[in-house]
Amino acid sequence: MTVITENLNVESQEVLITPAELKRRIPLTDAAANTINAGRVAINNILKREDHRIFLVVGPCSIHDIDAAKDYAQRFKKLAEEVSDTLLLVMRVYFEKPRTTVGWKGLINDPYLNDTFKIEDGLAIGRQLLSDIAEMGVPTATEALDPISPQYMQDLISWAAIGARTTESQTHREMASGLSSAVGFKNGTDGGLQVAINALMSVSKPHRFLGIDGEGQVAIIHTKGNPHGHVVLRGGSGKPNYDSVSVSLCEQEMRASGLLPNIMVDCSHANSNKDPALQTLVAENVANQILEGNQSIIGLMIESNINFGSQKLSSNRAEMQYGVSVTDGCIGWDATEDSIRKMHAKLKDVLPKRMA
Ligand SMILES: O=C[C@H](O)[C@H](O)COP(=O)(O)O
Ligand SMILES: C=C(OP(=O)(O)O)C(=O)O
Repeated sequence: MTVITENLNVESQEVLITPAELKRRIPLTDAAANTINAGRVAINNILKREDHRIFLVVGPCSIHDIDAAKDYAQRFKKLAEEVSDTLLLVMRVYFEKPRTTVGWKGLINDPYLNDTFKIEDGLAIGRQLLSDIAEMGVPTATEALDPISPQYMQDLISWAAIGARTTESQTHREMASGLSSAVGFKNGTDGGLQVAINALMSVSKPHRFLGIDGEGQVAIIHTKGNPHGHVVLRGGSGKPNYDSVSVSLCEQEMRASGLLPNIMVDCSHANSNKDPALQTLVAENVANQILEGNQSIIGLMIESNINFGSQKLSSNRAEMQYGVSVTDGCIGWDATEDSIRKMHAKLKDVLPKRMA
């Protein structure tokens, strides 16, 4: 008898809805497409220094409650309009969480927060939310973690991140080379910058790799290369890298590799020692660097929710606090507004001159 040599650790497989079918069920509306495109064009222009503003990717560490996400988006829209002459606000709508070991992997993987892993529902719930937020006029940002999921929703994304745990991954660099939005590569979890610089050199080039097409058919994907890559400094190994010396070293290393120094600072993660309250201090420091003449910082990231902190995840929604993160701790809405308004006041006269 032939010894079985495959799928020994696979329990079962399910066929999933195709990207094309999900898009038929939840189509891209004209209003949503206009929002997403306007967000992409503005971000690309900021990266090319053709728009004097900086862009801020702000929002929950992860989305777990659709009503709270829409509530957040409503508040966000008003603030975005208020500061739009100086700051382009893009809402963090993160559905996929990379875990250090194990844990809830986000709304797509387990939308009902109860280990039922209804991934097909997760994709539909996620796509519908992105569509609803875009229809409100708010551009969205997400982490591109699973190499297949962009086929289901990248048409509704204005900016993508490749996370600290996957920046060095060839699979993610290949995928990012075909994304239609700008993409930020985080430095490694150990603080290493070279992995992000190498990623930028890879992502701008064409690649050939295995993927799926809109009909779910396995395909060889031929990409053109993504010209809108940049670095995201998030600190690492317990040390921050948002300070002016770290930013200047990053600029030097990017230039030495022939790259235009385009740097986003992530105010969270190791830059705030995972203490959400410290994020506003990081944001203030970064705004001061721009005030003092920095030319390379093109954006910031802030993890923000309706209410401060984090909570344990529960499958019983009644036990959970409204608008509080179930992954990393976030600042609350009041602190978010306050921090962004202060940044706006500080930078509104300075950023137009940065272009001159
Ligand atoms: O931003 C989110 C988290 O930092 C990331 O997903 C890792 O989380 P974990 O260390 O709790 O697994
Ligand atoms: C996981 C995240 O960040 P990092 O990859 O920097 O840990 C995140 O921004 O949600």
